[in-house]
Amino acid sequence: MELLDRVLEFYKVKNTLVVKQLFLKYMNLVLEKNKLFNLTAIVDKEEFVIKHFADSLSLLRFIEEECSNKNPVAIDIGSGFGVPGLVVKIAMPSINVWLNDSNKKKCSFMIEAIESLGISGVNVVCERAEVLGKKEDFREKFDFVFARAVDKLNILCEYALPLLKIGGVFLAQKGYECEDEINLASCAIELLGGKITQIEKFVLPFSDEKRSVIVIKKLRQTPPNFPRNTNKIVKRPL
Ligand SMILES: C[S@@+](CC[C@H](N)C(=O)[O-])C[C@H]1O[C@@H](n2cnc3c(N)ncnc32)[C@H](O)[C@@H]1O
Repeated sequence: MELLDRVLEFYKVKNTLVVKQLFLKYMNLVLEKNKLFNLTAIVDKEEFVIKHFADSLSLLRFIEEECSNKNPVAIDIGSGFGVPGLVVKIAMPSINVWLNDSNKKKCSFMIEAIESLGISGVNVVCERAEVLGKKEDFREKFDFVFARAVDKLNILCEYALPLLKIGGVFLAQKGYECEDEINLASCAIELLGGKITQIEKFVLPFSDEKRSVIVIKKLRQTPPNFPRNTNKIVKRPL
């Protein structure tokens, strides 16, 4: 598939022959499972390459820029069928990734896909992210948190920031117009120990799809009373 070759070249992905085969296999697994239960509205393969693969790969340069660790550990909150976490993992084997979703069927699919692709250094955890944020094994353990299409930024920050180590980075993938969300989230970010260090707006390659990545660095420990329980987070966002 020529478009996929161009996307891999655009993002300077190494070992393209292997990565391309894994991406194609993964896309076919998603589209096959999608006939049984809804994983994605995008069923056209070229659209899939742009909106799922290229969109996920747009995180690579932020990971490279922000990473001080040779084998960083990341968690993808609300990963769904594995986007962006599994796509990043395939393209960047040195990263260890936890794929997190609260939906059991989606988690089962991700486990199936990982087994079928035969990749290691990737785990699935089926739980709400705010529950993980209170568990010792997950709290302040990650170099990166990713999230795409999960919730508004003020709510997302309460899920994401407790999971980050100090110095870790939250990469929130958003649409192009994200200023209102950012303004609404500024108190939450400060309270949870974070700081916005970059707001990058760009167009996905070979398309006119506009996106933003909001880079939030964790500077201080998150106070122990966060994350609150789900009801409070959703009904009374910070
Ligand atoms: C719209 S889907 C996005 C999936 C994927 N990130 C993507 O971009 O295609 C949102 C996903 O987030 C999950 N989710 C929502 N809130 C969550 C939470 N607090 N913890 C874990 N998963 C959550 C849902 O189960 C759903 O699978």
